[in-house]
Amino acid sequence: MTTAPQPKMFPVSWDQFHRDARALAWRLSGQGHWDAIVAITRGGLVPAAIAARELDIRIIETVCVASYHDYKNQGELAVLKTVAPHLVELAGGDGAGVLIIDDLVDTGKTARVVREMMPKAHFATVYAKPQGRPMVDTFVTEVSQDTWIYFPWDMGLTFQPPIREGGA
Ligand SMILES: O=P(O)(O)OC[C@H]1O[C@H](OP(=O)(O)OP(=O)(O)O)[C@H](O)[C@@H]1O
Ligand code: HPA
Ligand SMILES: [Mg+2]
Repeated sequence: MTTAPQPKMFPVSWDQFHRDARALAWRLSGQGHWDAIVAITRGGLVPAAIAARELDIRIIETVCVASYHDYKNQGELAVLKTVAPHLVELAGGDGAGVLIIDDLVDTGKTARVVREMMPKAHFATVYAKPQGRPMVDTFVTEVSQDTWIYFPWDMGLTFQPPIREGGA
């Protein structure tokens, strides 16, 4: 499946991502206590590390999902690794006491699949688009559906041509 055209760009620096992920941890800190984090790879690994540090959570598990196989185009969603049985037992089989973290929710497809694995878990993302927003319990910043978020790990510094030479 090819997503709708996304003319708006939302580039996020490492600094801003750190601030936003910390803001997510602040919001979460007022909402309860969690025994473990499940990070949705790969994008959820970075905010999960920041939240784990802020909330003093030391049990970190992954669920490995791929859905955007090439840049901006969503393909078949593939669950490459589920949650370890040990963690499922720890969470009473339904995700109670577990915090699921991802970088963003877009269509909500990834979130839906992971939520089904742990229905009682708390689902948190740093960014949310309107279509996926109902799938998330806590997030920090909402962007419009036609915005593409550029994460710092996907970008690098490049030369900008001077404005008079046609640069923007
Ligand atoms: O709400 P959705 O439409 O399902 O999209 C959101 C998901 O898409 C991205 O992951 P992606 O599959 O690109 O893998 P990655 O985290 O390894 O980059 C992002 O990190 C979310 O996990
Ligand atoms: O806006 C986005 N940015 C980066 N990865 C994504 N995966 C789904 N939507 C996005
Ligand atoms: Mg992802």
